[in-house]
Amino acid sequence: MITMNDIVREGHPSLTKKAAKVNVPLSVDDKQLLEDMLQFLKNSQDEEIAEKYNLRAGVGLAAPQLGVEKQLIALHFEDSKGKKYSMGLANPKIISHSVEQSYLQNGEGCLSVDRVIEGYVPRHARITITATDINDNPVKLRLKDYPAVVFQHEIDHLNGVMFFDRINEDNPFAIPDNAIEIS
Ligand SMILES: O=CN(O)CCNC(=O)c1cccc(Cl)c1Cl
Ligand code: NI
Repeated sequence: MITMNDIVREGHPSLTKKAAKVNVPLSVDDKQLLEDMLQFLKNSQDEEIAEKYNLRAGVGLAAPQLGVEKQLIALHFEDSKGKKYSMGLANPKIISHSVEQSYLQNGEGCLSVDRVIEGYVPRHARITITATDINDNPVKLRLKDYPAVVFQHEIDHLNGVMFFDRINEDNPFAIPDNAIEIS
């Protein structure tokens, strides 16, 4: 099982490199890694398991956070309306996005960052992504609000971008023009 020991931290080169696209159909190993990443997220959100294995909670995970420079991400969370997102994806790509931006009122955190970094992380408010799922099916998702934020946080990891790279250095709580606050 994946535990915190498997997650690389700030300073590890995998976190600031562009990850490689993976072959489709997915190899047995890539499928297994997506399964293991998804299971980690579920475990991290289970009070007993998280306490037993000292897991920090996460709603998403990207393979570079495990030192694996491949375009693989896993997501496990519900949106504000109770819609569940629980999936492993290969080669996710943002094919279009809104001009409008959004940000989480409470900011963001990262399992590869062992410190609290305050500030708003401006992101595209709405995105359309394509990817391949764990069963080799093509996926096209139109996302907004919290789901759009989480997917962008993960896709950033595949491009070597950390959430704090997007925080305004002069004023971390500067609000981009016509940005939507997500609480
Ligand atoms: O890359 C994934 N992680 O680092 C897992 C830990 N962070 C979170 O679960 C998290 C927390 C707040 C906002 C966002 Cl957008 C995310 Cl993603
Ligand atoms: Ni992260």
